[in-house]
This record gives sequence, C-alpha cells and structure tokens, in this order.
Amino acid sequence: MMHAPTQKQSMLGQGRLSRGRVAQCTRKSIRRSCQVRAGKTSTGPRVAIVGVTGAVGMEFLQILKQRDFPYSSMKMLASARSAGKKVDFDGETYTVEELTENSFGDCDLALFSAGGSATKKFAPAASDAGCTVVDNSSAFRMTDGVPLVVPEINVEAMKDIKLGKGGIIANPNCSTIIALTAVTPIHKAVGVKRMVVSTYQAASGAGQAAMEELELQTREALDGKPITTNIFPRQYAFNLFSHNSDVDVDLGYNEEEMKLVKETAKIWNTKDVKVTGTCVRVPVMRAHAESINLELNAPLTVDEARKLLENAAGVSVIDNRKENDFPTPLVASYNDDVYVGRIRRDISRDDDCGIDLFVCGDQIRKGAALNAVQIAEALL
Ligand SMILES: NC(=O)C1=CN([C@@H]2O[C@H](COP(=O)(O)OP(=O)(O)OC[C@H]3O[C@@H](n4cnc5c(N)ncnc54)[C@H](OP(=O)(O)O)[C@@H]3O)[C@@H](O)[C@H]2O)C=CC1
Ligand SMILES: N[C@@H](CC(=O)OP(=O)(O)O)C(=O)O
Repeated sequence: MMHAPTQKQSMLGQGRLSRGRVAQCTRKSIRRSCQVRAGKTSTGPRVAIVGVTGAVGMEFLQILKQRDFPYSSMKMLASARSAGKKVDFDGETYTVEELTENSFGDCDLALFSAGGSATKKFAPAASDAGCTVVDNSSAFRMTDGVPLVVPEINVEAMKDIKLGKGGIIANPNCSTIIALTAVTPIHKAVGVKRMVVSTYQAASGAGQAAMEELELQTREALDGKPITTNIFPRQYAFNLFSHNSDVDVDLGYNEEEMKLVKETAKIWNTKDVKVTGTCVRVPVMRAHAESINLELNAPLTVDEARKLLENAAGVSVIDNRKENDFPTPLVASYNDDVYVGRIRRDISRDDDCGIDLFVCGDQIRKGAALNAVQIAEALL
C-alpha cells in the first residue's frame, strides 16, 4: 500500500516553518481559486494521475487533497511494474493501472509526471481523447503551441486551452520555476537585462530513488561501509557535483543550465534577456537553492527590490542581516512559497542596476507538483 507522504519532521525530513520564522517572513497566499475548492464532487473533472508511484506523483495527491481540488473520479496510472499496487487518496483506496494509450477516454484532466519518453508517447494520446494534459516533463516545453506556465507569471499563455477539450500545458523545469517566481516581480518593474544563476539542487530533482540513495549513502558513510552508487556514478553524500544531466561537449553547458536559458525566454516571451547558469547537485533532500545575480535595465534600490518581493504572489522574504538569517532548503521544504533573501546591491557595479538574491524553493512542490496543480486550478 502506498500513501501520499506525510510531512515528516526529522533530520532528513525538514518540517514546516516554526511560528517564529513565520513571523519573520512576509507570507502571502499564492493565487488560488478558492471558489472551486470541493474535493470529491459530481461536478468536478475526471482526473488521472500519471506516474502516481513517483516522488512527484505522490506529491500531486497530497497537494490535491490539501487544496480540496474538485474531482468526480480519480484514476491512478504508472508503468506495468506498479500495476495492481494500492494507493490511498482522500479516504479511498485505488488500484494502480498500467498506463496505455486507452487510459484517457473517461478523463478530463491528466497530471503527468512520468518522464520524457512515456510523456512523448502517451500525452498526445490523452489530448486526442479530449483529456487536457498538464505535463511535468521536458518533453513538450519548447514545442510551439504548448504553453509553458508559471501561474503567477504568465497564466494568460494558456487562455486557449479548455478543460476536457484536450491540449497540453507544460510545467517548467524546477530550477527555472523557482528562479522566475522570485525574479519576475523585479523583471516586470524595471526589466532584467542579464541573469546569472548558480544552483544548489536537491536529490528530489532526480526522483524518489535518488532521495533514497542519498539517505542510504549517508548512513553508509557514517558507518564506514562501502558506498552504494546505483543512481549517480559517484558518492553523493558529503559531496557535491556538477548537475547530472548531459553536457553539450561544444558549449560546455549541461541540459539543466540550457533549460534555464531557453525556458526563461519562453516564459517571459522575450529574446532580449541574457541568461547563463551553473547547475550543481548538493546533498540536500528536497529543496533547491539558487544564487542569482541580476543586471537591470533601470536602477532599483535594495528597499525597492525588497518591497516588490514582499508584495509578490508565491514569494516570502527572509532577509535578516543582523541575525544572519536567510532562506535555507530546510525552511523551504514542504512549504509552497519561494523564499528570498540576501537582497543586496551588486557592489561590482558603479550604478544601481545590479541586484543579488539568494532563493530557496521546494523542488517537488513549487518546482513541480504544486505549480502543475495551480495550472490545473486555472483551468477550472
Ligand atoms: N519541474 C518539474 O516539472 C519537474 C519535473 N519532473 C518530471 O517528472 C518526472 C517524474 O519525476 P519523479 O516523480 O521525481 O520520478 P520518479 O522516478 O520518482 O517516478 C517516476 C514515475 O513515472 C512512472 N513511469 C516511468 N516510466 C513509465 C512508463 N513508461 N509508463 C508509465 N509510468 C512510468 C513511474 O512508475 P513506476 O513506479 O511504475 O516505475 C513513476 O510513477 C521526471 O521524469 C521529470 O520528467 C520531476 C521533477 C521536477
Ligand atoms: N530539474 C530536476 C530534474 C528534472 O526533473 O528536470 P526536468 O523536469 O526539467 O526534466 C533536477 O533537479 O535535476
């Protein structure tokens, strides 16, 4: 039996913000469609979760329940390996079915998180059957006609897609979602000319098996045992390494870095912003951190930047210089907002057109499942 994960508060588990920390943050709710909160209801869409046995799939279930997402029926899909497994959701037990091209005839909405190759094969079949797809993979992100959406930023990009009428909407890459949720308020105010991003990415970005291997390796290293390396070709615990995606041998950039470049241009609908990045995997369980340097088109003071961020949907500011208290992956874990701190003027410049930020966001929530559910809410 599989259960949607609980918020475990342990050394690895990273709990929600303590009351004291909440008081230090400027917390605002992310844009939500409160009027449609209903849970199971005969008027809700018929929903399929594709990749339900994975880290993102399990998070889908937790978020749908937490947000009382309306649904009239729920279908749990994964590979043949998982067919027959049981999944609990909203007081009912479901049997996982094998994903096939015929899975979607009785569905209005499918939340996909099954990797690129399964998505390329099955998302078009779902769409052809009249099921609207919200896809977490990179399979269709750069395809013309497929909106790439962060609801707080560009919800208008999906205005032509209607629930239950087919169509694919792509969820951006997690590092890109987290960076742009923080940076877009500044971009909308004064325009970003160039953005330099350095990431510190969690195990969750590589799936459930990578999270389990990090935990196992940590135990093995502490116990002086040989290190198991099934997921990554090197030790991960007590180490860090350049992102595991393929590296372009000519450019020297890995795929994760190029997603930041290309997806930013599509989400902001501009070719004028220059973006470069360095993506690194660090031994953190489930929240990404990013150091971001912005070159702006017009001057912006630190106070103005902080005010923009404090008022931005989906953003919380933790920026206490006196206490040296800034966002951490543990603070971001299991929370919905993107946390921003270290808001400072870039002193390498002679003008006020440079800002530095440090950003943390839960990779599985805002970086994946939460953003996808927010897209689905915008379809209702
Ligand atoms: N920002 C974003 O949008 C993010 C996107 N992702 C995307 O989501 C995908 C899933 O990530 P994650 O949950 O972390 O990965 P996991 O490895 O934890 O889970 C993968 C899921 O996909 C299912 N699956 C794999 N192959 C098939 C197939 N051929 N047919 C049906 N189901 C299949 C697996 O089923 P089974 O258990 O039966 O093998 C499992 O449910 C990633 O591959 C990535 O594309 C992930 C993180 C962030
Ligand atoms: N960006 C994830 C990996 C991933 O799933 O990316 P994408 O959704 O762009 O394939 C990471 O932390 O590595």
